[in-house]
Amino acid sequence: MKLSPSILSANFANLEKDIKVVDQAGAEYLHIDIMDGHFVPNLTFGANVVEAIRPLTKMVLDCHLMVENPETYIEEFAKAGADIIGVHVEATAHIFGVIQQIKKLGVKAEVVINPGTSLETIKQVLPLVDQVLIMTVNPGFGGQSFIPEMKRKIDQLDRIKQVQNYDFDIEVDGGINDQTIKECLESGATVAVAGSYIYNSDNPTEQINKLRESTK
Ligand SMILES: O=C(CO)[C@@H](O)[C@H](O)COP(=O)(O)O
Ligand SMILES: [Fe+2]
Repeated sequence: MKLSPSILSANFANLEKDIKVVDQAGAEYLHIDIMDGHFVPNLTFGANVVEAIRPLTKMVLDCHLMVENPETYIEEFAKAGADIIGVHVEATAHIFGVIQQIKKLGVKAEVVINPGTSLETIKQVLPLVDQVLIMTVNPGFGGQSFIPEMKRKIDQLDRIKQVQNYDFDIEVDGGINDQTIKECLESGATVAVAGSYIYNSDNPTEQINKLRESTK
């Protein structure tokens, strides 16, 4: 299981320090939440922050775009150094085209799906994507509780992946802790995002170690 600490819960006044601590603890990805105040009722930051983070680490920059009309922003995130760009199926009328656009720029393409959206909506892009992100909370904020019904959705996606022989990663995001990560792993998740569990602690390294222990 790869870990993707979410800097949404980091201390923005000490971002460099908070990035280095999870890097040294061995996290494979760094999860960066981009929110536009329209698709979700919260605002974060844009590609300039990704550009500033890029020289600080070799971790995979896992950019989760919670923005309307993501096609407008893909190029600037690619130029800023994003390794993975995730777009919500609910945020565009042209999900197939946006995934093609990301891949054309040489960046890994991810489709993201909200808790209330059916897997049927992403079926057409599954042969194309490098990663599928199943939201396990409603997007917009850190610190929410894992929605238990999402376990079945991960099971169903993993089944489709096995039957069709697809090779995308399955990422989960929202309410991940040392218990919920186990359930997600059992269902077939291969990457786990965790924000508040890691950063709302005096010892992020210990939290990462606990997540590792749970998924051994
Ligand atoms: O995309 C989001 C929230 O919309 C996340 O990536 C959060 O940052 C997860 O936070 P926790 O639930 O782990 O606190
Ligand atoms: Fe996220």
